[in-house]
Amino acid sequence: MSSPIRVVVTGAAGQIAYSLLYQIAKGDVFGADQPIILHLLDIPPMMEVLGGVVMEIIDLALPLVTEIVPTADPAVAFKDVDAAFLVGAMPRKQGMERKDLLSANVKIFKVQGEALDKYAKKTVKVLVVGNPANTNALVCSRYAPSIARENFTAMTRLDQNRGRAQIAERLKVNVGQVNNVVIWGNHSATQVPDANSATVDLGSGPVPVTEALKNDEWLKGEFITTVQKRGATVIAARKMSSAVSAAKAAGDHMHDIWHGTAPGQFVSMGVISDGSYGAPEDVIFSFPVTIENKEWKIVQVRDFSIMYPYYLLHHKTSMPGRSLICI
Ligand SMILES: NC(=O)c1ccc[n+]([C@@H]2O[C@H](COP(=O)([O-])OP(=O)(O)OC[C@H]3O[C@@H](n4cnc5c(N)ncnc54)[C@H](O)[C@@H]3O)[C@@H](O)[C@H]2O)c1
Repeated sequence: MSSPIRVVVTGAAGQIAYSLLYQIAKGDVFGADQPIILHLLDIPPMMEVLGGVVMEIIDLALPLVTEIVPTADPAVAFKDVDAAFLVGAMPRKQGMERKDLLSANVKIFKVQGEALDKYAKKTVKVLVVGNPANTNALVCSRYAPSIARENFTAMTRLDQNRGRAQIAERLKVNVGQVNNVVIWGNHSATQVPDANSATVDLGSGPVPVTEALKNDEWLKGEFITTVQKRGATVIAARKMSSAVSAAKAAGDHMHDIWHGTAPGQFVSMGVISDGSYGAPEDVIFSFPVTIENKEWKIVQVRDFSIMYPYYLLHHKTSMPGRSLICI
């Protein structure tokens, strides 16, 4: 067995963490042989609830968990961590304006960025789940200048998983047969789900989904809006936001950072933009990436001009990059 790594989950008393912690603890994310010291951060009023979560992790009786560190202190939470799941964030409350939501979250992610900068390993991989995820990741990275910007990523994997599942259902195949769905831009209603590069393996290797499905109208219409609105549809039914699927996506995202992407496959995540595909530079923007040795690389799937009809259709603007960075 290797020596334990330290993994912090913020918002540890919340509903996404409740599912995510089990996946991490049983080895789904970092590997079945990788012992973990779990750092759990939440705010002081949630410490009693967090105590209950700790009891449950103990009761899981999972040998990979060698120690649990529950805390409300970022200095303790981020000390020497190898990986960070930043799930906790200020939710948008009724009547709250966008700027109020932003300023509340800037405060949280400033504190956490500074704590990462001061206490975490310089190699730490940071996944931001808490919304607005792209903006929060950027803020966090700005306040952690001693850690490479490339180590901060934002989650659009839930949207990618939703897209794969929609296509698999439509084609009546297993979701494992569908790959390379791209989410451009942001995790919000302004995202652009894109099946142009998606493949399906019908038994003799991957073929384009566009050819297998032969239904461009659906791929350019209902497919996109279904994925864009899926979060709101789940809330309307469940009266709570997506949790187990968000946790699974966070696990998938960090798993791929840790272990790399499979040959011929790419995944979507918010990463610091180098201006590829006409996206604005230096913002966190969701691109298709491949990952090797814990480093991501933006995939150049095709000429950006192919995306124009989508941007024009869904954002009603000829300035695609600008419209995609709004939260
Ligand atoms: N990127 C995505 O695809 C995606 C998908 C679903 C949800 N989300 C977002 O994930 C976040 C968490 O969702 P949830 O359903 O678990 O929410 P939740 O309200 O159940 O839990 C959030 C937890 O964060 C804690 N918290 C708040 N401020 C904190 C701080 N400064 N430090 C540490 N902990 C803090 C809260 O006390 C709470 O326990 C939300 O922002 C949600 O919008 C993102």
